[in-house]
Order: sequence, then structure tokens, then C-alpha cells
Amino acid sequence: MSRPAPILITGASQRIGLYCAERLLDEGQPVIISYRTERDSVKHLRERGATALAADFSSEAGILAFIEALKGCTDSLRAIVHNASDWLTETPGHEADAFQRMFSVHMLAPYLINLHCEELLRRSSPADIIHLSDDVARRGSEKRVAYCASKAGLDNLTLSFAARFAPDIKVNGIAPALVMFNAEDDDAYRKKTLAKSALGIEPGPQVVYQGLRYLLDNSYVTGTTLTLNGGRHLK
Ligand SMILES: NC(=O)C1=CN([C@@H]2O[C@H](COP(=O)(O)OP(=O)(O)OC[C@H]3O[C@@H](n4cnc5c(N)ncnc54)[C@H](OP(=O)(O)O)[C@@H]3O)[C@@H](O)[C@H]2O)C=CC1
Ligand SMILES: Nc1nc2c(c(=O)[nH]1)N=C([C@H](O)[C@@H](O)CO)CN2
Repeated sequence: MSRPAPILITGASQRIGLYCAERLLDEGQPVIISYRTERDSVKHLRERGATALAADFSSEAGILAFIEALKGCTDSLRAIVHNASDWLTETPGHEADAFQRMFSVHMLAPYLINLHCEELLRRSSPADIIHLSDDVARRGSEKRVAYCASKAGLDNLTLSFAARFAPDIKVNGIAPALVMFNAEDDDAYRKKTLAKSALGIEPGPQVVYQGLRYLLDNSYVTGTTLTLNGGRHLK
């Protein structure tokens, strides 16, 4: 039996992307990851048989260089998971740079990778694209205007690519609210953030993998963005 086509997860050197890559490898699914920072986790994924490609999506040139490297290591793809993300706040005097970075990582990279890798996906059946968005796109963010706008744009890419690539490639999104804190998050921030949802928990990355598994396994879902927000919209 031929080896299954690989699943690409971008930004998988840590946290949610790393967790999902590990779970897919546990199931015998070939995995390709992109990473920006060399970490022990990347070495570990290589040791488990994953292909790890360095990539910086903050520029068109960086995105196109990644696409070329990707095409050099596979002739098909089972799925693309656009997970890479920069959670920037705009610092005074650097607003335009932050906006351009957010646009590039969250919109230009998925856009160009989807367009350039369509044929790789069409060599697999079924085939999926999954965009990692953010529940905050639903209502806006006064603290992260550029980040939020770029995630809202990503949600719109889900709709457009779902229409363009149907019926051979399903295109969906996952829009979490809090999944996992960062180490530097202090107790006051953690308490305030947990209180924003009806369920009031930090669920961990497994809830994103459950959403990923659902979208990969379901033949009748496209153009949909799954909400994983603990009922934040109820508060
Ligand atoms: N964590 C959470 O609670 C939530 C997460 N999300 C979304 O889920 C996804 C995963 O979240 P999380 O695991 O916390 O993400 P991280 O903040 O850990 O970022 C994931 C990876 O993105 C990579 N990355 C950042 N900037 C660039 C760039 N310019 N080019 C290429 N890669 C880049 C980083 O690579 P490296 O480390 O190798 O430099 C990083 O490891 C993201 O899309 C996020 O927006 C949404 C809501 C809540
Ligand atoms: N790229 C990232 N995006 C987001 C992160 C993160 O750590 N990296 N974290 C969040 C928060 O958990 C937020 O949902 C609650 O404070 C959002 N996006």
C-alpha cells in the first residue's frame, strides 16, 4: 500500500502546532512542518520522521522560498494546516510594521501557499485546508487591532477558497479563544481571561486537535469556521 500523502502544519515548533504534529505522527500520518526558530522540539519531530522546513512568513520572498522548499520535498499533500501566527500588539511608532507582519503571516502566507499548492492537494483524496483563526475576530480587539483584522481576513479566505476549491478540496477554519496561556502570563491576566468564558477553563491544545480531526474526517463540511471559545459569546 502506498504511503499516505503528508499533512503540512505551519509554525509547529511549539505549543498547538507541535501538539497536533505529535498527535498526527502518533497515528502514523506523515507530517511536514514549518518552523522559524530551531528548537529541540524540531529535532525531536525530525527524529520521529517529520520533515521540518525553515520558514519566515513575514515577507513575500520568505513565503515563496518556503513554497519552493515544500515542492522540493513532496508531490502531494493530504492537508495544509495554517497554524503559524504572530500575536503582536502594535507599539507606538511601529503600527504599520505590525500591521504588515500580521497581514503577511495570517493572510498572505495562507493565500500564496493555498494557490501554489492546490495541485499538491488535488493529488490526494480527500484533501483539506484548515486555517487557524481566533474567536476575537468575531468582535474585534482594542489591544490587538492589526492581529484581529488579519484573523478576520483569514476567515474570509476560508469562504473564498472553499468556494473556489470545491468539491475536491475542503477548506475550513478553527477559531479558538483561550487554548493555552503563555509562560509569561501572570496570575491576574490568567484570572481575567478565564472569567471571559462561560466554561472558565484553559482547555489545552487537545481541543484544537479534536477540531482538526473532525474537519479532516468529515466529508460534508466546507466553508465553516469552528468556534472553540468555552462560551465566550455568552458573557
Ligand atoms: N494559544 C491560544 O490560546 C490561541 C491560539 N490561537 C491561534 O492558534 C494558532 C496556534 O497558537 P499558538 O500555538 O499559541 O501559537 P504560537 O504563538 O506559539 O505561534 C505558533 C508559531 O508561529 C510561528 N511564527 C510566528 N511568526 C512567524 C513568521 N513570521 N513566520 C513563520 N512562522 C512564524 C512561530 O514559530 P517559531 O516559534 O519557530 O519562531 C510559532 O512557534 C495560532 O494561529 C493562534 O493565533 C487562537 C486563539 C487562542
Ligand atoms: N499566535 C498566537 N495567537 C494567540 C495566542 C498566542 O499565544 N499565540 N494567544 C491568544 C490568547 O490565548 C487569547 O486567546 C486569550 O488571552 C490568542 N491568540
